[in-house]
Amino acid sequence: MKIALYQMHVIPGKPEENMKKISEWFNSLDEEIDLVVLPEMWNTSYRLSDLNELADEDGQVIIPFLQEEAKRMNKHIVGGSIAYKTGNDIYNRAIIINNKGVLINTYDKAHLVPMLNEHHYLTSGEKKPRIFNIDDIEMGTIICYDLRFPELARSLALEDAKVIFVTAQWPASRIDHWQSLLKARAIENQVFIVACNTVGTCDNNEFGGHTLVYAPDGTLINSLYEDEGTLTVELDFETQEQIRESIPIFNSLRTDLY
Ligand SMILES: O=C(O)CCC(=O)C(=O)O
Repeated sequence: MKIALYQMHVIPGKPEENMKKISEWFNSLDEEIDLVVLPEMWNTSYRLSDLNELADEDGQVIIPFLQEEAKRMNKHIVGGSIAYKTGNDIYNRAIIINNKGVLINTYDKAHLVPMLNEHHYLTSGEKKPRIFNIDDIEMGTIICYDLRFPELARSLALEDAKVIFVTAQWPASRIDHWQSLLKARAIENQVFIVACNTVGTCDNNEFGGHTLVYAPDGTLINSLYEDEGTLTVELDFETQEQIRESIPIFNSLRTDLY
């Protein structure tokens, strides 16, 4: 499975410009790419106090946009997340669309970030992420700060996820946490961690890039640095089976103790 991740410089507060950027990025991709990954809150960036006006109401604009793009490009889209308004609530919602243009999964970010006062502007998700299946592979996604809570990634691994996507607008000041936590989540769950961050700034926030992919044994398959760009990788699921056979952690789990 060939994957391209967009380490995007999201334009704060400009959903239409960001949609245009994404279409242009899709156009730049090789035909052989099967699946594309976008970052967190790519429609609005962190213009939290303006989300009431900026968030996509019931996904009415962005979901059809991504559905059309998925069909046009014949690619699956792990659509990062968007600011999604429904009634009086605004969620940070992950959107997954397959290459036929079908919306196959959503997940609302469960852990809101206290350092950004996210709970003043967003409603937290109340359900854990669900597994989705693309090309016969079980996958799951979490969003940014969720990464600090290993239970969430573990719950996906226990439901047989082979790939966990982490989409983010992770700050440059804590990029060492980003790399270390992603690597730990890969090793402890023996999954591919496919992690897409942004670059650039939004008001006082500077985002740190380092979009990367870890193999299920924690080997870094590929990484970007601090510039906007595309990371492409190919996932080898046979190697994952070998890693799981050589260190069979799931057979050693002590669910009677924890
Ligand atoms: O956990 C962190 O250090 C950053 C989290 C974050 O910025 C986010 O979830 O948007």
